[in-house]
Formats: sequence, C-alpha cells, structure tokens
Amino acid sequence: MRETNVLEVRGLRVGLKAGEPAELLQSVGLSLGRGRVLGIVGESGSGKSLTCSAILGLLDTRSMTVEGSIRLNGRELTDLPGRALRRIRGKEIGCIMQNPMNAFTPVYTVGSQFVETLRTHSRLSKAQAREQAVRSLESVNLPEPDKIMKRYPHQLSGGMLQRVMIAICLCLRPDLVIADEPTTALDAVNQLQVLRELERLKTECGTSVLLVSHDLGVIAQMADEVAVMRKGEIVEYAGVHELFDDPKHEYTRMLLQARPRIGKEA
Ligand SMILES: Nc1ncnc2c1ncn2[C@@H]1O[C@H](COP(=O)(O)OP(=O)(O)OP(=O)(O)O)[C@@H](O)[C@H]1O
Repeated sequence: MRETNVLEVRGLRVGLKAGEPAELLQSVGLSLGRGRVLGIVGESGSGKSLTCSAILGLLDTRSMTVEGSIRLNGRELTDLPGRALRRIRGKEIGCIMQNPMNAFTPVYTVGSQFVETLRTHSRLSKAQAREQAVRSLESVNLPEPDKIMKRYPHQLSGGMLQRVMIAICLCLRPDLVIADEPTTALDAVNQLQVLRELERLKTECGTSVLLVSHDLGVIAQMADEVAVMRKGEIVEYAGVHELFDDPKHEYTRMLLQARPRIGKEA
C-alpha cells in the first residue's frame, strides 16, 4: 500500500477579490513524502511565499480567494477553523522564515517564548520545558544556552535566532517544516550551520521540509525534488538530479544558466 504523503497540495488557486480579477497562484500542485525535501525556486514575485502562506493558512481571505486542496497526512486543512489551524501551526507544521525577528515578540526573552511555545503544544511543566529548551539550544551549537534564554530577540544575530527556531522545531518534531528563504540573510558560515541543522531535523525527526530558496546551490545540496515557479504557476517539477542535469523547461534552463559559476565567463 502506498504511504500517505505528509503534504499533498492539489489545484491551489489564489486570487485577489478587489479590483481587476487577478490570479496570483494558478493550480499549484505539490507532493511531499516523509523525510523528503521539496525545493521551490523561481524569480521574485513568482508565488513561492504565497504558496507557503496558503499551506500555513495565513492568507487573508477577506481580500483573497483561496481554492483547492491542501492535505497534511491526509487531513484537509482548507476546511479547518482558525483555532484548529493555530494548533497545527507549531506542532505539526513548523516554520523557519527569512527574517526570524518577525517570529519573536520583541518584549519577551527568547527563553520565555521558547518555553511558552513548548508548553502550548505539550503537557510539560515550566521547569521541564525550560530544561528541554536549554538542551535543544545546546544541540544546535548555540554557546552558553542559559545566557541565550535570558536574551531578548534583538540581542541575538539573525543566524542565532534562526537556530533558536530550529531548536524549537527539534523539540516539537513537526511532520512538516516550511523554510522560506531560511539562509538568505545569513553569512556563509551561518548559512552552512543552519542547513546542517535542517538536515538534522530531517534525519533525526523524519521531518519533511518545504524549502524555498533563490539560491540554486542550497537547493542542489538539500532538495530531493524541485518545483520551478513562474508567474504563479509551476512550470517544471522534477527530481533534483534530473532538473539540474536535464532541465526541460526554457525558464528552468534560463535560471540554471543565470547562476554564478567560478571560472566561467558571464
Ligand atoms: N497580500 C497581497 N496582496 C496583493 N498581492 C500580493 C499579496 N501577497 C503577494 N502578492 C502578489 O503575489 C505575487 C506572488 O508573491 P510572492 O510573495 O509569493 O512571491 P515570491 O515568489 O515569494 O517572491 P520573493 O522571492 O520576492 O519573495 C506577487 O505578484 C505579489 O505582488
């Protein structure tokens, strides 16, 4: 029997309600198996973040129409009320964003937010949650985790906050992590560390990862399959080796040609 995919998106359409009818996403379809990484690439404005927001149930349905099916472990998410979706976000779907500062409230310490998140999704006592948080921060190689717990988000670098978010995911072990440009704002060393931790999340927890990146090097390193988006639709969808070795769509070929290569003339 075929195992149910962790994520199955079918015929996802997103449009704007006001003004001229505009389709922002046109029949997007994605499948993601357990412990697999699906990369999404495409030019700016092609609909990558919109796809992630739709899966997270974060689109504003007062201004947008959302049609189609989004299933997590076989369960339809588009029918669920807001409260049920909020429970799923965090526990079953984790999120790592380009600007991790937005994921934290500036007025509370990193530790109190970590502990609060763990307690929202588990039955841990405050002391148990704190202990787990410190251990998890240690495991993502953040130095002096006790001190980090007492810091406010603005007192940590982007790379450190990114790793705090991964540490939270390592505790909650979500089935799916949506990582939207997780390394774009980081220097090369931090980028490598964050990718390593994402890899760990996949191998240790069996988490599936939807990875949005404009960096084809990151996609080549991490993804099993790749969806190429352009103007709100997927123009090519293939295994990572097939896509890089034998791109079928003109636009994919253009993207691949545009990537920087050492020793080649522009
Ligand atoms: N809230 C919104 N209201 C109106 N249009 C929107 C909204 N959010 C996104 N769009 C439009 O939808 C399209 C897709 O945007 P999206 O943010 O998904 O692109 P992207 O591929 O993630 O780009 P980038 O790589 O620059 O982040 C764009 O044309 C954008 O202007």
